[in-house]
Amino acid sequence: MASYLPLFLDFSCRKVIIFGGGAVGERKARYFLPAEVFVISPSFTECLEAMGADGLVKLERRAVVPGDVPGLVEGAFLVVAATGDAELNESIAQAAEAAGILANNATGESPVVVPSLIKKGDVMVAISTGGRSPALSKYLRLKLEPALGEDVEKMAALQDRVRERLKSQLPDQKAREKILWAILDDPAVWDALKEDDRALELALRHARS
Ligand SMILES: C[C@@]1(CC(=O)O)c2cc3[nH]c(cc4nc(cc5[nH]c(cc(n2)[C@H]1CCC(=O)O)[C@@](C)(CC(=O)O)[C@@H]5CCC(=O)O)C(CC(=O)O)=C4CCC(=O)O)c(CCC(=O)O)c3CC(=O)O
Ligand SMILES: NC(=O)C1=CN([C@@H]2O[C@H](COP(=O)(O)OP(=O)(O)OC[C@H]3O[C@@H](n4cnc5c(N)ncnc54)[C@H](O)[C@@H]3O)[C@@H](O)[C@H]2O)C=CC1
Repeated sequence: MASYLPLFLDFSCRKVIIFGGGAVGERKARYFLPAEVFVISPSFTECLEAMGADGLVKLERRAVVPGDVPGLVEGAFLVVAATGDAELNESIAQAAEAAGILANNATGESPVVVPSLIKKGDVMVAISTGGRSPALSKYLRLKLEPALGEDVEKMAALQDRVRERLKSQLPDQKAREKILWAILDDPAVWDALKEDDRALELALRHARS
């Protein structure tokens, strides 16, 4: 029985290899775009072809057999098995794991699960059902997405600015924490977020009081 836990990993400069260029391979390719993404498949969706032409992903046109996999996954941080063949996906995931590489299997029990993602700038909410109902993950994303507006992104930027200032001015971590929470709890700061300077001015009043 798997015991999944979420983590946020830096994918810039990582290599992600996706097997299968169908609708699922395309969705996973978009998800991992900050990485260097390779898609290996005998055919690709129109969108993947366009992403390949734009240089966003690298496409390799070939039908893979299990024996090819160890040679193809060398240097990858993560492998995604998203072909239409569940047995092939299982052997791709197993070969990747045997090589110490993280593996996502789109058609079976998967060591790595891709969540539904709500992303507002640097603020992210990842949703998973531990593989039990991907449709519920998507449903919850669609329900929760409108509740997270642009203001969370602006609040993250404001907190970042104030935190950096406080770190150089106030050595007591507990005192800094109290101020950052006072800012979060102040509706006037949230209201002022559309005007960056005014929100910062109101936030800094908490640092002075
Ligand atoms: C285990 C996991 C492994 C992984 O792929 O990482 C997995 C596995 C499988 N999904 C299948 C089907 C569907 N997947 C979706 C949608 C998403 N699937 C995603 C993730 C995951 N899917 C991981 C678990 C996530 C979790 O823990 O909740 C999302 C969240 C992320 C993404 O893929 O980007 C993305 C929503 C993105 C968004 O927010 O939009 C829909 C809904 C729809 O399309 O409307 C359906 C149709 C409904 C259905 O069939 O359930 C099948 C085929 C089952 C079959 O053949 O019957 C398998 C294989 C199996 O279960 O054996
Ligand atoms: N995990 C998830 O989020 C979801 C998974 N699925 C499952 O994922 C699988 C793929 O779904 P789709 O992309 O919609 O299917 P699809 O049939 O559109 O795409 C499959 C892709 O795999 C490629 N392929 C076939 N043989 C290959 C080989 N030997 N080597 C490399 N690539 C090969 C095909 O050329 C095609 O591009 C299906 O089995 C489906 O049930 C479906 C929905 C969501």
